[in-house]
Amino acid sequence: MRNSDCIPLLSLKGLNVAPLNDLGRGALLSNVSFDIFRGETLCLVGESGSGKTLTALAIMSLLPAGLQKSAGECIFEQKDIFRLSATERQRIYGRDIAIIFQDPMSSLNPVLKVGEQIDESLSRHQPALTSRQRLARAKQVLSMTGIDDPHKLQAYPHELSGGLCQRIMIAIALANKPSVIIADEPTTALDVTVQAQVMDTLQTACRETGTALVLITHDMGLVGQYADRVMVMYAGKLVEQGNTAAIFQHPLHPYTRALLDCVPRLSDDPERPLLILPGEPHGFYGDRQGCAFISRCLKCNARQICQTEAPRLSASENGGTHHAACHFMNEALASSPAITS
Ligand SMILES: Nc1ncnc2c1ncn2[C@@H]1O[C@H](COP(=O)(O)OP(=O)(O)OP(=O)(O)O)[C@@H](O)[C@H]1O
Repeated sequence: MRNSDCIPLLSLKGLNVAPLNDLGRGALLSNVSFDIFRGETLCLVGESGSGKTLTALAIMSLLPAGLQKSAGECIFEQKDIFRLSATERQRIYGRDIAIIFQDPMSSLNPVLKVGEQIDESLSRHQPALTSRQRLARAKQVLSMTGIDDPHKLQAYPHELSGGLCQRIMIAIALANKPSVIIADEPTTALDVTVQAQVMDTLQTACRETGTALVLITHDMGLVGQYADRVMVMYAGKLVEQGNTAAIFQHPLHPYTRALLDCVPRLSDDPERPLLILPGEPHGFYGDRQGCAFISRCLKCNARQICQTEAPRLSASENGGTHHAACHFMNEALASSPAITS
């Protein structure tokens, strides 16, 4: 759990990502910064195209060809990972910082047994372990992910269900006892009935080992259930951050508000239609004048300042750690009724 006195395990500072041949279109990610602490679950939430996956890929040095980090630091154990050599970075990825992707079927190697895939990760990062020790660790992480039958190590991915394959991905991520796991929409490809089991498994395993979990999702239901802290992304920027209760009870940014209003709640009037936020974010945002959310904002009525000045992420009058990037966030603070997650 987050202890404000402790040092972050990982600090992302001022990350900008832009196309190599910019052609004046601007950045895809602008000034994305966050800290993550031991044992906490930090949710990165936003609709499709808001920049969540690019943030994860940048941290893992996996940006697609044609995109580059144009600024930013990623501090892990007092070193900026982005400045390390490729060899030094490869020692950290998979051992200290692991990633779980959305679709296990395309992440697992179809021609290797799942046990061999766990073993491969262990032998790469912990060469001193004997094969017997690696097998013991593989069985241990399998059991941590709720698979009690060690014979499953002998299975090929196509012999397992989607839910089991995602548990294997979690086992591979946990194998080397990483400090940080980034999970990019880890349950989106799964049947709803197994989504909760897989999320519970992932969070429990992280809590037990003190691993920090960065959970990327567009699902505010998952955020409410699993996050300790929330970062809301829109148009390649962080527009709100705070602890989960603050975000759900007093959303300061109209985009966060809209995300929450799109979620059905049991207490809702069944006749009331769900909010649909019209429009969609644009692809390139960095050099946009004014607020990137202006064309979809239900609150600002295109006031002058929203058209001319991009709001900066700043602390609310509430104090504490709740920040938002909206010129009128303190009006929202005065008027927003509590929402129960
Ligand atoms: N290889 C690329 N070249 C150019 N633009 C890209 C590339 N990859 C992503 N983008 C753009 O960057 C923006 C952010 O994409 P990203 O995949 O990070 O969004 P996301 O929030 O993770 O969405 P989703 O939930 O759909 O994965 C989008 O506008 C996307 O079109």
